[in-house]
Amino acid sequence: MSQQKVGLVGWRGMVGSVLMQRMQEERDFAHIEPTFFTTSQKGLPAPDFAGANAGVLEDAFDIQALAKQDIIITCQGGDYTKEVYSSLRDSGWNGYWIDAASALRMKDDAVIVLDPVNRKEIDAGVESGIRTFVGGNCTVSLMLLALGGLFEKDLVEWASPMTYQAASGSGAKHMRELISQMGAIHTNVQANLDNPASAILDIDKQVAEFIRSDDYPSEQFGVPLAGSLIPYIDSQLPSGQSREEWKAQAEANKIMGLTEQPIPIDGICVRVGAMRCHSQAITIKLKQDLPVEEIEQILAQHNEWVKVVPNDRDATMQELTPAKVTGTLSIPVGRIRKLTMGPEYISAFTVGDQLLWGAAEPLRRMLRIVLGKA
Ligand SMILES: NC(=O)C1=CN([C@@H]2O[C@H](COP(=O)(O)OP(=O)(O)OC[C@H]3O[C@@H](n4cnc5c(N)ncnc54)[C@H](OP(=O)(O)O)[C@@H]3O)[C@@H](O)[C@H]2O)C=CC1
Ligand SMILES: N[C@@H](CC(=O)OP(=O)(O)O)C(=O)O
Repeated sequence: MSQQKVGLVGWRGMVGSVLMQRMQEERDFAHIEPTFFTTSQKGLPAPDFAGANAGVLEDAFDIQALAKQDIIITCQGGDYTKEVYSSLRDSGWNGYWIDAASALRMKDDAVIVLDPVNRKEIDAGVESGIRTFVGGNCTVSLMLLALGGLFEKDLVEWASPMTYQAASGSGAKHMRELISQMGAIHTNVQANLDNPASAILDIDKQVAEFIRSDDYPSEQFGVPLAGSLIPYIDSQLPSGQSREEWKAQAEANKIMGLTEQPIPIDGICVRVGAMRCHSQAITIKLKQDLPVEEIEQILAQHNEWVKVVPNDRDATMQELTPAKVTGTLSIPVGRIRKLTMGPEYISAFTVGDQLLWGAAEPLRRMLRIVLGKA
């Protein structure tokens, strides 16, 4: 049988590069005939990820070239999806569209993919003729992988995630700016810092004045991140929520197939100076009073990536941080304890790489499902 033709769009961006890395590690290219598309470099040589000459880059806006593909995976972003998707479908193309962007997520004829949580919904979608599969918001996917056991057993009355989101969620330029901000602070205060006799309050004052000054690099974020934080992510909605906060309940319930009686999931999303791991402190009201050991067991058994970290100071400091998790598929969840509000109220803290499980990994796994290889 001939291999399926797969068009790759957005492969050299940040999310796309992580996807290409994972596809090489998992030998996904052995099962497909790839064509690489570009919005800006048409005709340049295509990369040799597949281990063979893949020809030249094709125009990502050429509907006829796209329509030759059985499957298209795009990490190019929502603007690209909005520009191309409808024209491609209107042309009669009925292939699989697998997308990292949020543009199509809430459409009735699209499934949000996170197969360790909703493989049944994905399979039912494929079976019923759905051809559009979209990766979820990073924070939502990471929360569901961490707490999947409790949701699966219908134990959650409501959840309130307070997030600590990495710079990578804003894009590559923002990651670079975070490092520039850190370096600029150090450079500005170095002479005082190197002098053991200098007073810490003088150093602090100098830093505060610098991060508020025009010399501090903040072109991308618009305000300081290093030495500060930003308690607003994405656009403003009339509900008072940020769009990132709105996604928690809307997307999580769609992923779990709970559209009739959604579980309330709402909190505040905050950008912090981490590189590419999102963390979340989650308050959960359970439907019943369960012992912590049983809760830990339920969480640990849900999927092969979640890892329960005991609520112990050393274990938490070693295992439950962006520094530990970055670049891995591991989803540690810890700080699980009863809160003083009552026996059904528990806390949890979780960390996950927002470019891996938060973006690229669900897409390559969806490709495998479509190929019948998962
Ligand atoms: N960042 C994130 O955390 C997440 C992002 N997403 C979605 O993925 C989309 C893409 O995000 P992201 O990967 O961060 O975007 P990038 O800005 O890193 O890449 C997007 C595109 O920019 C073009 N580009 C121009 N100059 C360069 C360069 N020097 N290096 C690499 N690419 C370049 C490439 O297109 P071309 O080759 O055609 O020129 C590339 O595909 C987002 O818009 C969002 O919809 C989804 C989940 C998480
Ligand atoms: N908004 C996320 C990243 C992202 O791209 O989300 P979405 O895929 O839902 O647009 C963040 O800033 O951390």
